[in-house]
Amino acid sequence: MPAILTKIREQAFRVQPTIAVGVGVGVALAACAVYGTREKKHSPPCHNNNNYKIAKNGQLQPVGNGETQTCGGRCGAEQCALCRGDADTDNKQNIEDADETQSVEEHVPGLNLEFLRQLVSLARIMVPGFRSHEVALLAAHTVCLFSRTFLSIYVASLEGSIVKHIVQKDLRSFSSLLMQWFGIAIPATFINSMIRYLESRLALAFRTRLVNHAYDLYFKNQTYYRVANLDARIENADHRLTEDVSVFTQSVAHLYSSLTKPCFDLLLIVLTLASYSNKMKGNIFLGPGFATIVICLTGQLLRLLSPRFGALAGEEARMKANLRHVHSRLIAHAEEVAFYGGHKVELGQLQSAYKELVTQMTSVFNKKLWYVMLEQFCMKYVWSGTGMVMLALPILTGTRLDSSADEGISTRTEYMTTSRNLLNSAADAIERLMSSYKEIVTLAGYATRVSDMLVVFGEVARGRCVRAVHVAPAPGAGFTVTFRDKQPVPMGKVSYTTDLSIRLTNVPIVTPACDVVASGVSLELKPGTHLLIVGPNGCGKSSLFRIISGLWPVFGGELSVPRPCECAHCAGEPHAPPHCAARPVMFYIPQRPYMTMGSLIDQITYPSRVAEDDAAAEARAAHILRVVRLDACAARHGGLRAVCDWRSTLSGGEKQRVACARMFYHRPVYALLDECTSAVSMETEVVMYEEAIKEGITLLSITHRPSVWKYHTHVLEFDGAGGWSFRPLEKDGSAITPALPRIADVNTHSSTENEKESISE
Ligand SMILES: Nc1ncnc2c1ncn2[C@@H]1O[C@H](COP(=O)(O)OP(=O)(O)OP(=O)(O)O)[C@@H](O)[C@H]1O
Repeated sequence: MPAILTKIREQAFRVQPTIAVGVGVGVALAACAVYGTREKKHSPPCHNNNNYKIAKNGQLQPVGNGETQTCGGRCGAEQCALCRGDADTDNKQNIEDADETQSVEEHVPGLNLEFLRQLVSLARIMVPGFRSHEVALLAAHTVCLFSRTFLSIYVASLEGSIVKHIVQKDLRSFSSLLMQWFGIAIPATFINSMIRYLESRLALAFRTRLVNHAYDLYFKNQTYYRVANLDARIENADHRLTEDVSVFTQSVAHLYSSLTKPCFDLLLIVLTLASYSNKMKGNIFLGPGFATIVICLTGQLLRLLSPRFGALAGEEARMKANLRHVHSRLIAHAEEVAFYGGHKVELGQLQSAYKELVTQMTSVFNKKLWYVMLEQFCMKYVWSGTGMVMLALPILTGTRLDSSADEGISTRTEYMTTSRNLLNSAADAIERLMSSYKEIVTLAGYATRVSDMLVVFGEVARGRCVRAVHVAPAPGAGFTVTFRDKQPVPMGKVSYTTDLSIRLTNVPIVTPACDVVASGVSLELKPGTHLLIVGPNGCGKSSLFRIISGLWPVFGGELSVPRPCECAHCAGEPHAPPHCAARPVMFYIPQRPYMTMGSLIDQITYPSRVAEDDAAAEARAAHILRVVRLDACAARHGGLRAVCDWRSTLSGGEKQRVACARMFYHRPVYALLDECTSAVSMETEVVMYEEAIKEGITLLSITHRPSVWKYHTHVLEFDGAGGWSFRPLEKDGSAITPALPRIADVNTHSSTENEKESISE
């Protein structure tokens, strides 16, 4: 019996290395088996119409956010089954389209070729070249990971030697080795800490690269505006730019270490143990074969039963973004909600967004509960059992015997301890590699969100927007939008004038949904042509400004605008008097003016900033504040350099005056006034119009107040049914044709109002 035990001990010692070799080979094979076959069914990404599908009834339905946009049977489009009255009949083309979009819908983020493509393109942004800062961080990180592996092997062999000298009762060697063991702890702990530090630095460096790249695209050609208003593919771009990019970069940096370290560990441990095995003349085929089979089988099982973590992560990120969006809406419109007493509706929306997120997270936790259990069972118990079987196999089949008893026992104990430690490390590395699969598919969800965002930003910056549109012309629209791949193609021409004039020749006013609100608008404006724009609500007055300013595309005809200044200062930024002698050509002032962060002078000089010690700019701003009668208000709030939340501090009328002050500060050639004085008292409004004309600013005004009509020389009148007329106004502001009410009649009414106002003031 003792002889058998000795034999078992000897063979056990001999077999340890072969287990490691087997496990190493097995992992490689299992990884191929698991990762190579995952998510083969995959549709190529489609960036065309991928957020909308044409339902069988011919209506466009957005995919994903649960909202349904329909024309309500009013668009009159020929392709629209609802408007044709055959909503229930099967339209072959529409069914095909629906199927096509569904295949796009089936695309699930996961470990597949699409993910690799996305990862490569994102990696090119995150690591722009070999000489970059990120490569240096990666190299340092790799060195640390590599050193950690060497240290692990060294510590394992040191522990083996310590045990050997304990068995030999050699106190001196034991003490010396113990000192070495403590000595090695210092670099080991430093390297561990360094690994975490470099991982965080790497994540931050990657994030900075991605964020800078995304910001470049986001601010190119007004993409921030177009993505929110003209394109429907990205909802909550803010969340993608902040949260998703951050999570993605952290995952990439973490995955680098959680893949690299186990690979180094396995490689070095397998090589070390193989050298032991060679020394011990062990059988290196039996164990590897068995381990390979077991690991392949468990890997396949895990693959088959793994939930789609990538899709789940993407969905969860979308819901988080939605919840944040509802919160920011409430903050932005808190006053309106409070006045309406709309807290119940808002609370309901918040609760439903939160509930949706909780349901999704609970479902992920539930799926993880069973998967982690299975994973642990396979990795901890099945593999340990495999190890035990492999221990037994060579012992039962081996023949090698040692000659010296004492030396043999202590040496074998040393080998046993070393091998056991190394085996533990190898098993840990394998477990981490297998668990990384989960991390990779989760990463795929975030990679898709970040990559899609950059693709959409790029396309939108190049002028390609995708959203639900009315594909066929409405009857009597007078202009037909050209479509390609079911998306509208702007066929209009944009050119530059040299004499500061603005010319529209047959330019239709087409909304982003492809509704033609007015067709063939033709007019010519020169400095000094003050244009009044009137018409019913929704007839396209503001849209005309959007087209002239280049926010909306020109679908037909020709738009000629003054060439923007290309001087060095103005190349990247708007004109501002402190930088450039030239005046800005166009300056838009909306009804609800935008208040930027900063001091009162920052509000007036926006979009320029003046230096802290710019006394001339301060004097100019103070003068303008007196013109718009805001000097008392400024004094009340602490003067020009006072910083506060101006959006909530100033009243509606005061904000409009600040916006007018902005116009006076910049002195543009043309001021696009979109009901920008609707909340300003009539008396002050008149003063501001007079001052603007005195300053040589040409006014293009949308206003419903007849009191300021007299400051205009021409009128553009929309009839709300697609028609328009452009004609001169008489000196007193009355229209030449009777289409507009006679100014004299209106004046009678408004002058009474004026009197009332001045008395009350
Ligand atoms: N981002 C958008 N997407 C789709 N349709 C839009 C968008 N912006 C405006 N529209 C539509 O374009 C049409 C014209 O809008 P516009 O803002 O030019 O009206 P308006 O004449 O200025 O009206 P109001 O006097 O009420 O300000 C409206 O029917 C509006 O619904």
